[in-house]
Amino acid sequence: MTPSEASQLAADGVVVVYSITDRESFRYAQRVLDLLNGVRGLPVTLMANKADLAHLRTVEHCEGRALADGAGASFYEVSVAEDSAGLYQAFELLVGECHAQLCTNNNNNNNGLGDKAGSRTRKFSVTKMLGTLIGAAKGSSPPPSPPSGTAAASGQGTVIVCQKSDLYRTGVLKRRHKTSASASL
Ligand SMILES: Nc1nc2c(ncn2[C@@H]2O[C@H](COP(=O)(O)OP(=O)(O)OP(=O)(O)O)[C@@H](O)[C@H]2O)c(=O)[nH]1
Repeated sequence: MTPSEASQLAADGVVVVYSITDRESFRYAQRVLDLLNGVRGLPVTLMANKADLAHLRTVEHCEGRALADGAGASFYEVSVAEDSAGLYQAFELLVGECHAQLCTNNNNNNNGLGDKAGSRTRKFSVTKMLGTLIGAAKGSSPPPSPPSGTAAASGQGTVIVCQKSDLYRTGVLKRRHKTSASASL
């Protein structure tokens, strides 16, 4: 993996695998984790494979653990050949981390850009008298009650929760040429 590949990585999570019998694969894993360190919020799991070949071991368990800790990654020593439980545990944990990260990203988007893109609910305060006038302009009947949960009335006036576009459509707000908006209340 090159630095530019790491920066353009479109992944929800990454599993880096080395063999405990192959020190070169461990060095490669070190380089990859270094590169992934720059990718913020990416769940990473370091997996040391071939745990069943302990007699051929060239990379100690503590070395793998230290590497993972330093990189903020989860660490598992597993044996694909022996179908070890750690293998399933590692993937389950990683999927959970990916899911949590996606939720965090979605929340951040909704609190930022999402607000600009979506239709925003705005509150416009209208005095009782003006509310009556708006009703009179449409006919002689009083203004219709807004749908339940969208308005709160009090003796001081009426607060109507509505979309700004509805106010333009009904003529309560008027657009001026080359200016943002003006209220006709
Ligand atoms: N004993 C043992 N052998 C394994 C294990 N995982 C993979 N192998 C063996 O290692 C060899 C390479 O496995 P591959 O699945 O081809 O993995 P690779 O990443 O292409 O590995 P390399 O060819 O060594 O670079 C195969 O003979 C596998 O059977 C394991 O956990 N234990």
